[in-house]
Amino acid sequence: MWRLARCASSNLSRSLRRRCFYTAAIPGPCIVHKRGTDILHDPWFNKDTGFPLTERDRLGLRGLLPPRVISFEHQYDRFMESYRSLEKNTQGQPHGSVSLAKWRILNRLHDRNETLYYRVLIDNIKDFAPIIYTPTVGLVCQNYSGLFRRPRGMYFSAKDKGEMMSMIYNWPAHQVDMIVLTDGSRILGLGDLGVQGIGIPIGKLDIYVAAAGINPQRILPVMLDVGTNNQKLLEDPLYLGLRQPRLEGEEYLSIVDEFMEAVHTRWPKAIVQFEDFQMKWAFETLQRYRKRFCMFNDDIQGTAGVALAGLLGTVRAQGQPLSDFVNQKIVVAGAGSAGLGVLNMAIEALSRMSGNNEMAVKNKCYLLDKDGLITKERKNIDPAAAPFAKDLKDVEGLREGASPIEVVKKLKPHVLLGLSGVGGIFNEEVLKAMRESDSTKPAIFAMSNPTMNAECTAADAFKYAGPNIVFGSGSPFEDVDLGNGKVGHVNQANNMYLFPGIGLGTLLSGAHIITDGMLQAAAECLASYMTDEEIQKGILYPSIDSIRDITAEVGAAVLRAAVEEDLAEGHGDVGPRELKHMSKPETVAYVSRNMWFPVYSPLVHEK
Ligand SMILES: NC(=O)C1=CN([C@@H]2O[C@H](COP(=O)(O)OP(=O)(O)OC[C@H]3O[C@@H](n4cnc5c(N)ncnc54)[C@H](O)[C@@H]3O)[C@@H](O)[C@H]2O)C=CC1
Ligand SMILES: CC(=O)C(=O)O
Ligand SMILES: [Mg+2]
Repeated sequence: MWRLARCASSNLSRSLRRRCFYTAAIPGPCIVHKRGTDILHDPWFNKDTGFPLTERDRLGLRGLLPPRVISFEHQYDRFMESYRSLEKNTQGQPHGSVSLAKWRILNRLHDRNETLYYRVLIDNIKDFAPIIYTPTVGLVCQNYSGLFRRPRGMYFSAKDKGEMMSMIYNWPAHQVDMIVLTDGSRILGLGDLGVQGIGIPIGKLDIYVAAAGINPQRILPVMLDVGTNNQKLLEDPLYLGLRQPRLEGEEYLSIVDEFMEAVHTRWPKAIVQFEDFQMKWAFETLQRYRKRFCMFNDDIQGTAGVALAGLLGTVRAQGQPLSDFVNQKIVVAGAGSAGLGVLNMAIEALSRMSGNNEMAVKNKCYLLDKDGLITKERKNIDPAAAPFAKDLKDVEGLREGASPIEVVKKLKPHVLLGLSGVGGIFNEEVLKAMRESDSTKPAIFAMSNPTMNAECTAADAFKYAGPNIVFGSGSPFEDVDLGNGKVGHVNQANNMYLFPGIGLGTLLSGAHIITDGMLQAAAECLASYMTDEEIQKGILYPSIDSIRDITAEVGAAVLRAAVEEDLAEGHGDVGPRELKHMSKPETVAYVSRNMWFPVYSPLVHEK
């Protein structure tokens, strides 16, 4: 049964815990096996002008840097100053080129000095997330071959068949905790971007470091390049990936199998997050690997939890008890990995609430794809979508393939949720029709990314559907001024609220698989995080500024679920017995304590 108990620690302690992040993680010395310029060129260890003189002596750096030692805080201020002057100097220029310029300045720092990079990222996550993550990361992927300067992460291609087991040992880190893997076949709503999709694992792992405090020396972004079906890229002389059509069938799976075996052999405890795979492979690989490896699919499972938390928040915003969720009519536009993941999880939750009456619940959920409403009349229906196909007699007045406007006008849904990847399909007419919703506070979630692919903008949603709506979007929008001092709140309904906690909680639990129970615990935790007061204002998720706080809570919920399922084998010095005996608040504190925080560690050279 769904609970809505507050998470282990109350709002009151949020700022207190945040302060702890800044003081708890005083680092011990860090062993390096290199000296001199090799250190200056290694972003894991480089401190630029911040190397103290004694360290310069010890590491053979004397004379390789200007003499003055600049403190970390001063370096931070200098970077932020140059970032702010970039902002000022590019005012009025086209948005895309300004965003790319901001990405470049951040990326240069990332390439040079990771400690400083992650510190500015953590402290300014609200400003920088839209640059290193959606929406700018989409633009970066589209232009990746031209932007490419230095490699980041690993690239396994169809040409590497038979070699992956040895290739994996080319990665310089002894330990890897978190891998984000893509084959580039469905990058955000931008389609097949081939090898250029590597920007997504890089951006997701930046969020892992910022939100979950995964040590950046233990992350690995991976591109599996099995070709591309994007003709434009195949013809682009700058394209850096394999110039061949995508592998299909067994040939494709054998590449993914080989990669998974190689990773598991070198780092048996590493967690692999599958990201932005086209639907057929997203579902197939999830089923294929989830019982054998520690992995999950973020688009199917992470998104589902965030959407479900949003849907439950919507019920609360209406002033209804959670049990009223079963009465909500939910229309989902987009029958891909994300849309189906959301419906499957919502139905599971709903049917638990209504005494496992799955059929009754399914009747309240409606699914549309590019050909409109999916009914049993549909020819060649995708097997994954088939369970949601409507019997025409149950949707009187609607036809097979009915358009969004027909569906909304007829059904007057409580929730209209977009995961179609198509910008603007919730147009003025559709949004105006939502004014007639059966709900007092209809919910509109335009969850597709990046911004131009969102089903509608925040401003249009409030303008046409009215001020009473609850609004969520996958990419950020500004809150909307509704006049008379009223604000239309924008919620960033993005899986970034869950995947970092799923990864961190699993890692610290030492579980060797990620179960539905662990994912459900993550969603429940997010759903219960906000106070009634916040929810009444239409605020369904915490501010991105406090993403470490929510990630600590989600991580703890995942860890405790693993303990309850007897899957927790422990991590480092903390064994399963200790995990079992931790109270809820102790688990949250344990998770917080294990978050890496960027400060310069004293470097000690060892041959
Ligand atoms: N906010 C978030 O956290 C997340 C957002 N997404 C976004 O969701 C979108 C879809 O992702 P996937 O499901 O993985 O893609 P997908 O390619 O598997 O599915 C897209 C679905 O949309 C349908 N569609 C296309 N045009 C449509 C239209 N005009 N009306 C209704 N449906 C239409 C397609 O038929 C297909 O069923 C992407 O833009 C992605 O960025 C995905 C995961 C997380
Ligand atoms: C957010 C995300 O995972 C996506 O748009 O695919
Ligand atoms: Mg994704």
